[in-house]
Amino acid sequence: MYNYHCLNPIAQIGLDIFNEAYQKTDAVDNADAILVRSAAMHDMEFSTSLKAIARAGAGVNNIPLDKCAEKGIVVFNTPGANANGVKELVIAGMLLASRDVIGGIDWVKEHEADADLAKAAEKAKKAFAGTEIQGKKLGVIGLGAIGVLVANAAVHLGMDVYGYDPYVSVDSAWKLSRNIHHAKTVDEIYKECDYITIHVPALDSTKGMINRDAIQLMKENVVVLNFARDVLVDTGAMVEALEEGKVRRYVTDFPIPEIAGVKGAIVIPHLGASTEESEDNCAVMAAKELRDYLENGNITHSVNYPDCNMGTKEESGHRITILHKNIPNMLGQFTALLAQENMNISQMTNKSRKEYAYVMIDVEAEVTQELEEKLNVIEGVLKVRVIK
Ligand SMILES: NC(=O)C1=CN([C@@H]2O[C@H](COP(=O)(O)OP(=O)(O)OC[C@H]3O[C@@H](n4cnc5c(N)ncnc54)[C@H](O)[C@@H]3O)[C@@H](O)[C@H]2O)C=CC1
Ligand SMILES: O=C(O)CCC(=O)C(=O)O
Repeated sequence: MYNYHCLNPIAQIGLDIFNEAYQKTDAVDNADAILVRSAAMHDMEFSTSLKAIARAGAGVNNIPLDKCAEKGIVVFNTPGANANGVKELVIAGMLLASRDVIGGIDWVKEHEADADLAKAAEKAKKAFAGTEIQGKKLGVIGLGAIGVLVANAAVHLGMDVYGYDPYVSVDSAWKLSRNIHHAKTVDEIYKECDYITIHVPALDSTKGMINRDAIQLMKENVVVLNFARDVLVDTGAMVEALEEGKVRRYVTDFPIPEIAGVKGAIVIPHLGASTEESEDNCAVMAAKELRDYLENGNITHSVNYPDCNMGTKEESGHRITILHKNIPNMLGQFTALLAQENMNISQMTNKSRKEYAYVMIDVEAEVTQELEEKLNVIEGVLKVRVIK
């Protein structure tokens, strides 16, 4: 029986993936697996029973990835599963920044009791007029799952789209419309574009990317959209730029006190992925990843260990999985121990990713507790599991 704990509400369709071999627990310390959305996990202590964490979403900056790796906890995310939800809200954000729909709706609410509302509206509406996005230049920073969808959708809306991503994956590059200009530097995006939207992960290298210097390079009246993470933008610099009128609108999905209420800021309560479809997609993908890892040891879409797949575990025989440091002679030590026990290896695979590695070994005989313990105490071994 496996126990799983949800740190945030997770769509039921995903939880339904867990069969009778699973039970939901309120006690996080008993959990074999945790499902999480945006809950902050950096200060959490992890029990030895915890084997995996699945982030039902893309961004994993709420999870201490290295600490988990050191404890032999595999962290997964669900790449692309909520990308369409975010794309649609980014398009809405561009439109809200261009047309004062919010101001207009507020005006109607304030005047709802006016018997001559329609006539009054015709007079008042010039205050809420805007511009169109067709023909304007959009810069997309980060051409991953979300950036590609935003860029392609904007082309269909008649925008002139520039994309910047020095690490773009082959998959993303294939999906990108051929009408998108390839910006070779991020400064090109800052200098050229009327709308700039950022879709990169929050990393040490990207934090504060949109700072005073970046804003300085931007066109007057630029619109900046941030549906990625608050820390990517220097909020102080953005507030100043809004106050000076350099930035016309800052649309952000991250409500922090420093920006909420600032004139020109459109602040959304982190709704990018809050659609039925995105929540379902993420929950289903996360639950499938967890099941495959717990039952077969397969790793798909991990963000701290290598992906590794040896198919479904045979009914007969045992599968040994070992999370370990990526250092020399680990495999030699594992196979030597199995040889000492006279065990035949029917299948084996090993993958590494930076400082960490993973080995899966199928054996035909019963793996004793004693052998498991001997494997566990090898220097550099982080977690051993025997799947029976
Ligand atoms: N508002 C919301 O509800 C949501 C926000 N997000 C945020 O959006 C981010 C992006 O999501 P996805 O597109 O799904 O991720 P992704 O991993 O598919 O794409 C990220 C892209 O950023 C690129 N990149 C990395 N560093 C860069 C740099 N310095 N300059 C330019 N490009 C760079 C990568 O090469 C990659 O192509 C997530 O990390 C998350 O923080 C994601 C989903 C929902
Ligand atoms: O789960 C959510 O609503 C947040 C989604 C998100 O920010 C992400 O997937 O990175």
